[in-house]
This record gives sequence, structure tokens and C-alpha cells, in this order.
Amino acid sequence: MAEEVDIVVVGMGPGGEDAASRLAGAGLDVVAVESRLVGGECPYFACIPTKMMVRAADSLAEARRVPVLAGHSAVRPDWTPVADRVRDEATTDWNDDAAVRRFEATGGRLVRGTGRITAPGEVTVSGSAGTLVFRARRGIVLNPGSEPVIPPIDGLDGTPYWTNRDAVAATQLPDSLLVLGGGPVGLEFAQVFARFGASVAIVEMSDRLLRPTEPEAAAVLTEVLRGEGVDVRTGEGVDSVEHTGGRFRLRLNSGTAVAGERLLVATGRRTDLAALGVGAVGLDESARSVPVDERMRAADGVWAIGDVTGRGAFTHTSIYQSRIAAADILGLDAEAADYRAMPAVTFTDPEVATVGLTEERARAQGVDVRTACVDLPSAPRGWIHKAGNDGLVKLVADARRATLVGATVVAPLGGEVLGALAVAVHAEVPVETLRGMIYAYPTFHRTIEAALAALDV
Ligand SMILES: Cc1cc2nc3c(=O)[nH]c(=O)nc-3n(C[C@H](O)[C@H](O)[C@H](O)COP(=O)(O)OP(=O)(O)OC[C@H]3O[C@@H](n4cnc5c(N)ncnc54)[C@H](O)[C@@H]3O)c2cc1C
Ligand SMILES: NC(=O)c1ccc[n+]([C@@H]2O[C@H](COP(=O)([O-])OP(=O)(O)OC[C@H]3O[C@@H](n4cnc5c(N)ncnc54)[C@H](O)[C@@H]3O)[C@@H](O)[C@H]2O)c1
Repeated sequence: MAEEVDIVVVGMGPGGEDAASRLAGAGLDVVAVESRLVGGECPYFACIPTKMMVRAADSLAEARRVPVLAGHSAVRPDWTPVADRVRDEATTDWNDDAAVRRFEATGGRLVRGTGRITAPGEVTVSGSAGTLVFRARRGIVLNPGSEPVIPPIDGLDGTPYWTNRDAVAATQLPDSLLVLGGGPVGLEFAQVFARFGASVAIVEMSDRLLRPTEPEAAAVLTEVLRGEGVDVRTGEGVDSVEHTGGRFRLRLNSGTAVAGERLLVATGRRTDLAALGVGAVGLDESARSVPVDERMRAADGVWAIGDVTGRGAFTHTSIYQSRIAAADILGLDAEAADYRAMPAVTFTDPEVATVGLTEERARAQGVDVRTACVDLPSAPRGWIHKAGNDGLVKLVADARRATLVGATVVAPLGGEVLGALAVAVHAEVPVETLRGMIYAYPTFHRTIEAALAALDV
């Protein structure tokens, strides 16, 4: 017998939790289905624990800069406080009781298990309590998130490789780490483990790190990582993997090999749409993502939010979309999603912070592009900062409209500097208005003024 409810939310990632709470709080009868932990990847295996690791690693790097700036320092890294903090503060030992209580306080009901759309308006949940069938009167919200992609490399399957979930839970520092994939996941972990003393190699098959970002940003980061002793290999694929005697050995396309104690696979994310049963509502189960309109509608009575929509795999995307989907379901005047000023920060040191279009993407969209790029060490604050001042500010402008359509900041706390540029792109602030502002001296964000001066708009 199917149980009738108003809403079924499948997956309680950051967006699912937010949408389910909003809808239950508005008085709807909401069932939320979660197969692992309420809160999703971000608090237990991703954003929060990794940023705690980054914070710890950055403190080591800063201490190592003392000899350049302030005398002597001796740093003896210890992984124990990091592992303890991740276990006790970030994840409460991977326990979601507090999140469950928070959700249930809104009036919603949590059902543990794996949800699947089995007919229009119907979700079947398989869990430890058996099989339950729900009919959703008002709608189904899909927030299944994403799983690590494991590439089909000869020998990889069956080895004890790490994904982000294992790396976050590491209680001991490996002596060496091989990182497959030079995207945000690979780079944040690579720098953390290297700063704690592991010998780290990154193997990235495309011609540069952080492929979707500006090449200038990738170049700075590559140089910084190499300067810290990380073996960065771009344009390199892996032919085969061996794991013997407790060590991994990767044979690379170039004929060379790299070896290490641990292997982190950080080659992107995927969602199994067939397992989610989206074919039952007419969606393509073999697609990489669920296409949604500007109000997150994926099909009649189905909304999708988060990584599964392919609009930027970030927690802020998921929560932004949940707000819109919940408003639409409640029949409120929902804003239409607008991704022009999508921000992203990779929390390496320096941080790589981006908003809007890169130069390459703006050109591909036919924008009349003008760019300017200012190196941080040549700006007053960068020069003062000295050790650890690698970075730049790059602006991408639309000359016809005389506004910024994109920007990249590579800087210490570059994500904070990005705030001003995100406003500029989002609100289409005229370049002349930006030039007329007063930028506090000598801040990192004042480098924006120098970049604006160099912009031919
Ligand atoms: C290492 C790492 C670091 C990251 N750092 C950042 C960062 O600093 N900032 C940032 O913005 N983003 C970061 N991200 C991305 C961020 O974690 C995700 O974009 C974010 O979690 C949003 O995902 P989501 O809402 O789509 O769902 P997820 O967080 O992936 O959660 C989906 C939930 O749905 C559940 N689920 C899936 N299928 C079913 C089903 N059929 N039935 C029931 N339950 C199901 C899963 O168990 C999971 O709990 C990071 C990602 C990684 C891997
Ligand atoms: N700070 C943040 O906001 C943050 C941090 C981590 C992750 N994330 C999100 O999570 C998503 C996933 O991150 P990711 O780094 O896993 O994926 P990604 O897709 O961004 O990067 C994966 C990289 O692996 C490379 N690659 C793929 N197959 C390979 C192979 N066989 N050999 C060598 N290299 C290979 C790709 O060329 C790519 O550069 C990101 O898109 C991002 O949105 C965000």
C-alpha cells in the first residue's frame, strides 16, 4: 500500500535538507529519504572537513614563512589534531543525529533508505525497515548529489585506493600520496598532505591543472605546488595501476612511472540516474545530469537540485536552487535561477576564486572580450605580504556593455576578495562605476583597481 504525502525529497544533501525543511516548515507533509547521512557530502566528506584540513595545513605554511619575515621557526607537523578535529568537530564521528533532530523539528519525517522513482509521483524506498512506497501529491524533489568517478584503468579495480571519503577519514599521514586528477578535490588534498610532509605527485590528463579556470591561474598554482615539492604532471594519463607490498605504482602514458603509499582518485563526479529511476518520469537515464528549467522543474511534479543538475557542483549552488524550488512548489513568486555570477573557490593556498565567465568561455559566447591581468606581487599589498604572495587578479569585460562578465582572483584568501567582483558581475555594475570607487589601501582587493585601470573598456 502506498502512503500519500505532499512531498518526497530523495537525498538530503545541503539542498535537499534545506528544501525539505522549508517545505515542512511551511506546513506540508514531507518525507525525506536519505541512504547515508543527513546533510550529504559537504559536512561529512567534503567542504567542511577538507577546509579544516586546509586551515591546518595553511598554518604550517605560514609558520614556515617566518624565516623570510620574522626570525626563526621550527615546525613539526602532527596529523593527530587534524584527524581529531575532523572526527569530533566536523563530523561528530560521521553521525547525523543533530541534523536529523534539526530536520524533524521542522515537522518533516526522515526515512532511511534508498529512494527510486517507480512511477510518476511515486517513490519506492528500500531500507533496513523493508520497502516503503510513497505517493507524492505535490511533488518529488531530487537531491541525490554525486559519487566519485572511478576511471576504468587497468589494475585499479580492487586496489585499496582512496576517494575523498577515505582521505577525509585518514587517521594517519601516508608517507607518500599519488593524486589522480588535478581538479579542486585533488589539489586541495594534494597541498594539505604535502604541507604535512607526505611526498605528493599529481597526475592530470589535461594540459593544465584546474582545467575550467583561467590558464594564468593554473600556471600560478602549478608553480606554487612545485615550489612546495609536489610533483605535478599534466598531460599525463595512467595506463595501469599495480598495488603490491603496500605500495601503488602507476604506469603513465609517457612510459614513466610514479609510486606511493596511497592513491587518491579525484577524477570527477557522477550520478547514477538509472538507479534513481528518472526514466519513470520520461528523463534520460543515461545522461550525465538532470536538466532543469529556471525554477528547477525537471518533469511534471519533479524538481531537481544540486550536483545532479550539472550547474556547478557546489554547496552554494545546491542551496540556491533549493530556495527557488521550494518557493516554486509553495506557489510563491519564485525568482528564476540566474547563474551568470556563479562563484567558485578552490581552497588551495593561494585560493583560486572565480566568478562568471573565463576569457575562453566569454569568447566562445561571442562576447566582445577585453581582459586585464595584474600580478599580486607587483601590487602594494602583495609586495608587502612577500612570502606567500603568489597570485593575480584577472578581469574579463564585455566591451559593448562596459561591464565585467567574469573575474579570477588568485590570492591569500582570494575567495574573500572575490566578493566585490561577484557583486560587479551579478549586478552588472558599469566598469566606470567600479573605477570611481575608493579601494582601501593597501588591501589585496585594491588590486582590482589596478586591473580596472589596465582594462581597455
Ligand atoms: C572533497 C570535496 C570538497 C568539496 N568542497 C567544497 C567546498 O569547499 N565548497 C563547495 O561549495 N562545494 C564543495 N564540494 C562540493 C559539495 O560537496 C557538493 O556540491 C555539495 O555537497 C552539494 O551536493 P548536493 O546537494 O547535490 O548533494 P550531496 O551533498 O552529494 O548529498 C546527496 C545525498 O543524497 C543521498 N542519496 C543519493 N541518492 C539517494 C537515493 N537514491 N536515496 C536516498 N538518498 C540518496 C546521498 O547519500 C547524499 O547524502 C566539495 C566536494 C568534494 C568531493
Ligand atoms: N572548493 C570547492 O568548491 C570544491 C572542492 C572540491 C570539489 N568541488 C566540486 O566537486 C567537483 C568534483 O571535483 P573533482 O576535482 O573530483 O573533479 P573535476 O572534474 O573538477 O576534476 C577532475 C580532474 O581529473 C582529471 N582526470 C579525469 N580522469 C583522469 C584520469 N584518468 N587520469 C588523470 N586525470 C584525470 C580531469 O581532467 C580533471 O581535471 C568539482 O567540479 C567541484 O565543483 C568543489
